[in-house]
Amino acid sequence: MMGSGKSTVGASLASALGYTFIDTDVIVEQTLQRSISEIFAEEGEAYFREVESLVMDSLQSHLRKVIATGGGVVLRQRNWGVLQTGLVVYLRATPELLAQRVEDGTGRPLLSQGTSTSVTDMDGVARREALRERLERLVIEREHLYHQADVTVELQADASIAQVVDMIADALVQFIDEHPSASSRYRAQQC
Ligand SMILES: Nc1ncnc2c1ncn2[C@@H]1O[C@H](COP(=O)(O)OP(=O)(O)O)[C@@H](O)[C@H]1O
Ligand SMILES: O=C(O)C1=C[C@@H](OP(=O)(O)O)[C@@H](O)[C@H](O)C1
Repeated sequence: MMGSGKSTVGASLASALGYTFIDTDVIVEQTLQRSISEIFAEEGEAYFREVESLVMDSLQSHLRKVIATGGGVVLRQRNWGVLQTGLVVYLRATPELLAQRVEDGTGRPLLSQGTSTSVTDMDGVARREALRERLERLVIEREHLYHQADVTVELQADASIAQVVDMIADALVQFIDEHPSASSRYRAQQC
């Protein structure tokens, strides 16, 4: 979900593993030479989702990589075909924590657009509450999809980036231990 730390924690995890880090939002932006906000405003969400899926498809041949996706990648079942060629981690956070992390919602069009009052025009407390409500709605809509992940890491507000990286590593080791058949996916990433 937006603001859970996929990009930040993902880059740190990749660095710890010596893997390549890939952020699908960055690839979409580079491919279209526009920001995510511009793509949503000028082409609409459906177009963004189509390009996001094409970017996901293009990742299948990469090895030894940590991929941070956009939070909405879970919406299309076809994207799961790519996600499940690796091990999928869901960083689960409360809407309160997510609202704190996305700051004023800038750069995340599903939070900053689409209602009569722009969140960027609200004062601090009203803005935080509006963002929390939007994030809560999205979490409720998507929670069943995020739970298709192999592991869920519960984020506490005071867990540092390094601690979250450690929690992900521990959760994946435990998952592989309990699901030996998944180790082929793990080994594929080692090649
Ligand atoms: N464990 C953490 N502790 C403190 N700040 C964090 C942590 N994880 C992420 N952040 C901060 O939260 C914000 C959102 O993180 P980001 O990686 O952009 O999330 P996402 O890619 O999931 O949308 C960034 O400002 C990032 O520095
Ligand atoms: O949850 C979503 O639908 C989206 C999340 C964003 O990525 P982050 O989760 O990295 O913010 C970005 O792909 C786009 O704004 C849509």
